[in-house]
Amino acid sequence: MTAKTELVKELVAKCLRARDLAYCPYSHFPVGAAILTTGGDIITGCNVENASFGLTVCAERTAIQRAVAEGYRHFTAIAVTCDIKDSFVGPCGACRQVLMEFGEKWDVYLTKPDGSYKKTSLEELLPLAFSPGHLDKK
Ligand SMILES: O=c1ccn([C@H]2C[C@H](O)[C@@H](CO)O2)c(=O)[nH]1
Ligand SMILES: [Zn+2]
Repeated sequence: MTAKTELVKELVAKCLRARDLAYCPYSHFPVGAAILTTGGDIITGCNVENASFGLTVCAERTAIQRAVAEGYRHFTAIAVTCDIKDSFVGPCGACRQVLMEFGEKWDVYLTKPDGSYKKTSLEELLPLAFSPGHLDKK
């Protein structure tokens, strides 16, 4: 179910704040994410880079790992943001797949630094996806 506007605004505000906590000394490209659980809780994440560059974890995956570790498995929406002002930027392919693990019905709010956002969905961002259900179908 689509979240109410007030809750979306809170989600967006929290992803912007999460971006400010990004650890990105190599790329200088901060990213923030905030996940809304079906129960109305919000879990945030930022990108966490590493001197061994390939070990970097994106903001979206930081958020989902935190959420699962806190006991949440059912989600309705994620807001993501970076510092790009002139276009709405989506999660990378790896993050799309990781979100898909927890359902295809996510609303995804692509958020600009000024807090304006565009609503899309995981289905739209990852069409013809491989998902956990396929493992039962062989
Ligand atoms: O979906 C994405 C794509 C990139 N990044 C981060 C990883 C890296 O720290 C920086 C530049 O790629 O942005 C994310 O957090 N999420
Ligand atoms: Zn990513």
